[in-house]
Amino acid sequence: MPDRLDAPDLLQLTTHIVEQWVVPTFMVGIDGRLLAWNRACEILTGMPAAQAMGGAYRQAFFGVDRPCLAELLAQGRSAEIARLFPRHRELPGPSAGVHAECWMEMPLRGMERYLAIDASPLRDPAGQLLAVLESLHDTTEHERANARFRRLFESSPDPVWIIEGNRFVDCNDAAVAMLGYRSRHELLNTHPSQLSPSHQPDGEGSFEKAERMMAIAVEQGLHRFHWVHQRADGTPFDAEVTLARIELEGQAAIYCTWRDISDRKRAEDALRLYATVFQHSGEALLITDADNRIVTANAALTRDSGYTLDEIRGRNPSLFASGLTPRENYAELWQALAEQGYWQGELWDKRKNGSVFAKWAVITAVRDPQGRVRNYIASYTDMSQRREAEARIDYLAHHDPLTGLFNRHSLEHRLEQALHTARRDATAVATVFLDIDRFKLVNDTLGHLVGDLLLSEVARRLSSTLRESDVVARLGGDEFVIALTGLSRSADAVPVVQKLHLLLSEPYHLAERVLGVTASLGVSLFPDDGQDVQALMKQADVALYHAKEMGRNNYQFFTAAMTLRATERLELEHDLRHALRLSQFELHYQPQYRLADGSLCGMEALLRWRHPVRGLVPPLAFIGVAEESGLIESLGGWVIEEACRQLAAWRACGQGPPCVAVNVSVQQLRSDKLLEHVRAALQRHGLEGEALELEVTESAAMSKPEEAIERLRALRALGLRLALDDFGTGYSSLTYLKLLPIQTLKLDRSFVHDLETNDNSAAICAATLALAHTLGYAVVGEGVETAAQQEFLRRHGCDMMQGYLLGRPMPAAHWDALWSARS
Ligand SMILES: Nc1nc2c(ncn2[C@@H]2O[C@H](COP(=O)(O)O[C@H]3[C@@H](O)[C@H](n4cnc5c(=O)[nH]c(N)nc54)O[C@@H]3COP(=O)(O)O)[C@@H](O)[C@H]2O)c(=O)[nH]1
Repeated sequence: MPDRLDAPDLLQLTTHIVEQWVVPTFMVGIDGRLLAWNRACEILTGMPAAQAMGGAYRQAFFGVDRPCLAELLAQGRSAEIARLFPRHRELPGPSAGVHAECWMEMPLRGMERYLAIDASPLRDPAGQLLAVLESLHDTTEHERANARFRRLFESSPDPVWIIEGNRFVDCNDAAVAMLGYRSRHELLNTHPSQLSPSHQPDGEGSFEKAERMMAIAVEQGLHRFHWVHQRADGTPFDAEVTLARIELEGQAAIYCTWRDISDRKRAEDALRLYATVFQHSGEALLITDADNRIVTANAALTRDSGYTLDEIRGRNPSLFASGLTPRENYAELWQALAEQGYWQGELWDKRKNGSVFAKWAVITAVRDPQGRVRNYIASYTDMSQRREAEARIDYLAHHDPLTGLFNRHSLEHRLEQALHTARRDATAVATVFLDIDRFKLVNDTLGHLVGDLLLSEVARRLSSTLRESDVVARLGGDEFVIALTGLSRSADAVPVVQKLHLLLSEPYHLAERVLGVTASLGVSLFPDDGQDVQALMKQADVALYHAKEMGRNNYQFFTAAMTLRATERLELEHDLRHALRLSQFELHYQPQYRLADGSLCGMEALLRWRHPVRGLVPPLAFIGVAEESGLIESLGGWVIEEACRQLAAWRACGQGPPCVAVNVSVQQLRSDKLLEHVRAALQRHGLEGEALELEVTESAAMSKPEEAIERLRALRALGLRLALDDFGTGYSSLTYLKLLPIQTLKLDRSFVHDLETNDNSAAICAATLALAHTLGYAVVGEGVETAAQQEFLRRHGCDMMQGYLLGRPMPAAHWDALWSARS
């Protein structure tokens, strides 16, 4: 064999090789003539070599005279290669061959074949093109399999993806639609985590988790798991993902499918919720099957019945039956379930421990779409609890919750009935209004707990003393009302009222202390004082008011005169409203002296009303009304202003006491305006704080003591002197007493008045003086009328005194005249 073949030899040798070659191959010269057609070509196309060599070879493939790939390549007809063989590519390497794939008709064989065609140029040693060899590979089956796969891939209703190198390299239209993108090109070459929220519900990052899931799929061949994806608009959805390891054209890949399980998840969540509601429902719930065998029951049912679920599952609910439910009820129940699918009614059941109880049952039949009963659902409410609750509500609607006595509604109803009976039987009824004296003070000083205990004890005493037929009610606070019924005559009420009054004055042993409390009572009588409930209640209230006006701790029967007094009170309030504007008030001054040297240490300013008709009215006749009507604030303001003005006037003449004391009522003390009134008055009249003393009663200071302490401290900060008035009449708590910023205690005149005749009063005076001095307070003895009283106080170290013995309250002019005469 020569080293280098020339062109003819090369062609000849190649022709020979082609003819021997087992792969269908033919060779075309540069002029388009067929140079070789081997046996394998004959078999593939059905065209004998002789026919092909005769020039018909082109029709072996398409039945029409269409150039083959080798011919086009041999003649350099590239444009036609691209048109006739859309799926073609140039082969790598120096040969500049072409690979193409296409369906060919094979008319002589009567069948289509998919061929992979390789066209390779044959060149002489100088590189001159001699011919082109075309070899044919029948890949029909492979191509058909590919096409089937593609069809399946494309037509899958679930999203399908191909993953290579952990990135999506292909997907179907369902995937594009599910994610809400416009085309698959937007999705290709993305990592699965890019189509997901940053983290999965278990907290793992989507990227890390996706990598881990794909690694498992590659290792195990198949992996299925839940995944949260994200649509193009950012909304997440739950998917079940399946990854299957595959090989694609020799490459490792992952076949990935998704199924949107949002609906399933929602259904599962809803089922979980229903199960929780079922389990935790406060109502007992039971589900049976079509044969009425228990399928399940909730916790309330097992708790109420005493059975465990295992003990009742599969059994008939008749195991709960007590035998007390009438048979007809069950018959009615099953008939209603069959006809209406629903029944409700009362059943008498038995718990596991044998106790019988009534329950309200609501039973519903659940049917399948064909109308067959699948289950019965029963819910039960324990009627005994409901009855108890109803009874409790009814009780609360008619009774006072603290004392258990009747409330206003029940009182009116029962009093109405009592009047009806009294009219019929010609008997009498007494309506008694009852208030505990100074109850507010008890509440404020000893606390609400003691207050409540006191009210309960009063209720107990009343209920245990009165007859069953009498009515005892509490209207609120310390207001009690009693209806004494079935009295033969009105006078029969008197001993009962007396008894009640005495009974309520007995000492109270409450919270480890003994309390001395009294009560005031007002009584109206049927038929004498009124004919109906409203009139009788109003008259009893008027009588009670009168009892309080009489100094409390007494009882009063209603009289027509009381109505007159009530009218007078209204007139008084009316006049009082105009008195300030008409300058009808004036101050009288009573001197206070030091016991040690008899020097004048102060004067108390006491209010008087110069009424055009009634003359000089003392303060106790109108202060109460002024307080009740709210006029006290402006009236008290005037007193402070006038007292300051008078002291400044006295000082201007080089006369008068070092300071003036004025009384301040509890309403003034609670008002925000007091501090400003005082500051302005002092400033206006050029007085220092020490020039004014404010007297606050013990009861005013001890009602809301914390608040009083705060306000008194603010007043004290102005330099004012502060005195605790009427000391000994209230319920001062030593704890609070120590905290009050006062300088002086005024020993109440009731003790001073009695100290010569009553050992107790003398002892109280002595003890008060000792206590006050221990706490660092000065003491003013009030109401000193006799030399003996003065002497007693002096002996016990009392600091100051005030009383008729040394001077009555007199107008300023009186003192002016006196001092002028002396000087
Ligand atoms: N909020 C205000 N209350 C005031 C004001 N002015 C008076 N009052 C209150 O009225 C109470 C009665 O006052 P009054 O009728 O003026 O009686 C005072 C004295 O006249 C009386 N007194 C003084 N010495 C004696 C005596 O020897 N015997 C006796 N039987 N009575 C005497 O005491 C009253 C003064 O007491 P006190 O105030 O406790 O020092 C009076 O108690 C005030 O509460 C007012 O402007 N505002």
